[in-house]
Amino acid sequence: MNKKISILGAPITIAQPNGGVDLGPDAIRHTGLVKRLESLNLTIRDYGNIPVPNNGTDKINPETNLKNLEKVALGNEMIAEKVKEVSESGDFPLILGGDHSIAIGSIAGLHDQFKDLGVIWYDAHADLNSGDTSPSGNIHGMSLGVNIGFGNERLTSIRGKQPKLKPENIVIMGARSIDDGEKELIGERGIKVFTVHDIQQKGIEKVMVEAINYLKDRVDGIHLSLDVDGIDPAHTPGTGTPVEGGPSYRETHYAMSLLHDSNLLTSADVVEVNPLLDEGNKTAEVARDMIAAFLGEKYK
Ligand SMILES: NC(=[NH2+])NCCC[C@H](N)C(=O)O
Ligand SMILES: [Mn+2]
Ligand SMILES: [Mn+2]
Repeated sequence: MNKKISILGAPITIAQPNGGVDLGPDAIRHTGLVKRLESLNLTIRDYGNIPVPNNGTDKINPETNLKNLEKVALGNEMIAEKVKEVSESGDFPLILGGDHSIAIGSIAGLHDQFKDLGVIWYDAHADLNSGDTSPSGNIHGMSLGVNIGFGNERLTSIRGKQPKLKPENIVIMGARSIDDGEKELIGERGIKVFTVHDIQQKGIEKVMVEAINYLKDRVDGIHLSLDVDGIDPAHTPGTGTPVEGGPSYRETHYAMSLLHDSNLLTSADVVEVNPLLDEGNKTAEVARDMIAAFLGEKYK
C-alpha cells in the first residue's frame, strides 16, 4: 500500500439540493482524521479545500434538464487538475466531498495515469442518469454515467473527450435505489452490480472478494468511490438522499478492510457527508472509520 496520502477537500454542493455538503470535508477533518491516519504509519499531506464555485440555483435548465451545469463543470475541472497533480506526484489521492458529482473531476484527473482504472462505487444509487433520464436534474446522480462517456458533453469532455472508465471496469455495491433509465444502461453496458439483496444472500465477504477478483486482471488500479448513503442511514443519517436497508457499519468496515488487503486500491473519494443533516458529527465519524479501514487499520 502507498504510504503517502494526499487529502483534497472537494466541497461541491450545487449538484444536489441540500445545503451543507460543502462542509463535509471539514466535518471529516474535525473527527481527527489526520491523527488517526498518522497512527497507521502513513504520511499525510492535507492540501485543504479546492475553491470550487458554489453559488448555484435550484432551477432546472429546461433544455438540458440539468441544474448548475457550467459551475459544476468548472468545479470538476479544478478538482481534476489537482487530483492529476497529486496522483502524478506518486501520492494516494484521498478526495473528501462534497456531493458525488466530484467523482467526475477525481476520475478525470486519474485518467492520465490510469488508462484501465477499476472503480468500486459503494452507493445506494447507481449515479448513471443523464439529462435524458434524471428524475431530479441533480448532477450528483449522473457522475458515474459521465465517466463512461454518457451525458452532457460539457461534463464528459473534462480533460479530453474519451470515456474515463470502461463499463466492464466498474462494480456498483450496495445499490437499492436505481432509476428505470439507469437499469436500462446497466443492462446495455453490462455493468456489474451487487445490490443489497446480493449482499444479504452471499454475505459481504463473498461480494467483495468477487468484486476484487472480477476487477483484478483487467485494471491498473482501483478507485473507491464511497458515497456514505451506501451505508445504512442508521449509521450515516447526515446525508441528503438516504435510503433504508443498506449494509451496516460492520459489513462496510469489513468490506473496506478486504479492499485494503487486496493491495489494489490506488485512490478514493468519500462523498455526501452533510453535517447540517447529521446527528452530532456521527456521519463524518463513520466516514473517518471507513477511511481508516481501507487504509489498513485493523482491530488487532
Ligand atoms: N450521489 C447521490 N447521492 N445520488 C442520488 C441520486 C438520486 C436519484 N437517482 C437522482 O438521480 O436524482
Ligand atoms: Mn447515493
Ligand atoms: Mn452517489
